[in-house]
Amino acid sequence: MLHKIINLTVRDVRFPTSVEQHGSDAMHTDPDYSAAYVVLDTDRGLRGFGLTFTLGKGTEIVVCAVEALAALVVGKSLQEIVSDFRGFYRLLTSDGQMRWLGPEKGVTHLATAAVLNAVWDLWARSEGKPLWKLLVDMVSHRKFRSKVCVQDVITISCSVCMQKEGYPAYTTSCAWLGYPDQQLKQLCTDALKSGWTKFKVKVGADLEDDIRRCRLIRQMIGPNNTLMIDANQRWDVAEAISWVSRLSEFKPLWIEEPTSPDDILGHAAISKALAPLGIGVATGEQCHNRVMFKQFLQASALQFVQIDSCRLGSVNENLAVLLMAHKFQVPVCPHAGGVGLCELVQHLILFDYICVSASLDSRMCEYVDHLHKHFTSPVVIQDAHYMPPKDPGYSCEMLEASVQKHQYPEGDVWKLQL
Ligand SMILES: C[C@H](O)[C@@H](O)CC(=O)C(=O)O
Ligand SMILES: [Mg+2]
Repeated sequence: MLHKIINLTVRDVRFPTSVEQHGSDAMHTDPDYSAAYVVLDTDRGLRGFGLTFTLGKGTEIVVCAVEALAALVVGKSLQEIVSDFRGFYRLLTSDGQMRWLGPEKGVTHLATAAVLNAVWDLWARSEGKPLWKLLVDMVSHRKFRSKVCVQDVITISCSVCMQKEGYPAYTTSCAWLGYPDQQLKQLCTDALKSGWTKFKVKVGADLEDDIRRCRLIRQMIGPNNTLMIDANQRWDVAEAISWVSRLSEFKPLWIEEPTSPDDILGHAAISKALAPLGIGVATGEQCHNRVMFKQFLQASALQFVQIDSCRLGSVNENLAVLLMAHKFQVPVCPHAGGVGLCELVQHLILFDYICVSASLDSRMCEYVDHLHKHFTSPVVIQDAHYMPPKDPGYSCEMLEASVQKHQYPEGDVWKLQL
């Protein structure tokens, strides 16, 4: 634990996913999946790896914000940080010179996530455990004190179940908005063959297109598999209600991000209007902090909590949201995909199941089939389930060759594109 952090580097790593329309939705029509990728060096040689997910040019700004936070991290020992992790979290989020940019939202919060993800990775590596196990052991050894009592639901059987069967996942890879119908069909056929039973479709740009695409997917997957739809904030409240009502014949389980991610009462109105149709509201990938989640939960404005390992202030803030979701009995179905989000969030959802919810009812974690090959410990999916990671850390170390190749603008991939 006496690892002293002696250096922080951050790099702008981008993947040209927009070329083939991977990741496209009604609001992000040309997304280049990117990461501000952080490496912490310590005096004993152990390293911590973290990242935050972003898109394209925005990465430049996040990189600057991480650089601005570096001085608060370098020089500290891991012991010093984790013995008062709350204080360290506050140091990063309440720095007098930078707090005005947030607080706890936007670019500085994405940067905070990148740095703290690297610290958690370092901690888990120093203990020789995958992060989810570090968290589970902390609860078992009662290192967490929480107002929401979770200890009574910790069961060894939950852990054993995960090792055997893994955590259920759904796929978003078949139906990005920019994919032509033929591609949708082919991807759906392949996914069904590989055991996928839950599918998310992008909607929101054009109603007639949505009707055609949802009909096609519903026909492909049949009446018993699960369909979700995601509008990525495209509508206002009234429009969301009428648009989704038109899509209700395809029996979506949820509509994701129907309107502005900050409009809590708008989400509440949409939830209320769609409840009789059996459609819930899911949101969270752009819900910028625990206070927002608190109010979404208090206002019954969502029926599925989509935590995000990089939007919130790392593990610290995600744990608070998991506990609140448990208190309100709202299932957590994390946002993943992007670059590295699946690798990261699998740890949090395993912890949620083993130590907090002990339930798989209405619960599943997003999966997107892109960019995993760039990680040293990529996610393992078996029969549409996330299998618990075994390697020490938080699973977000990237292969150095991949980083060099995709670093913007000097990497080979970008030299060819620019
Ligand atoms: C821009 C991203 O691809 C976004 O569409 C992801 C998303 O909404 C999701 O995975 O859900
Ligand atoms: Mg989404």
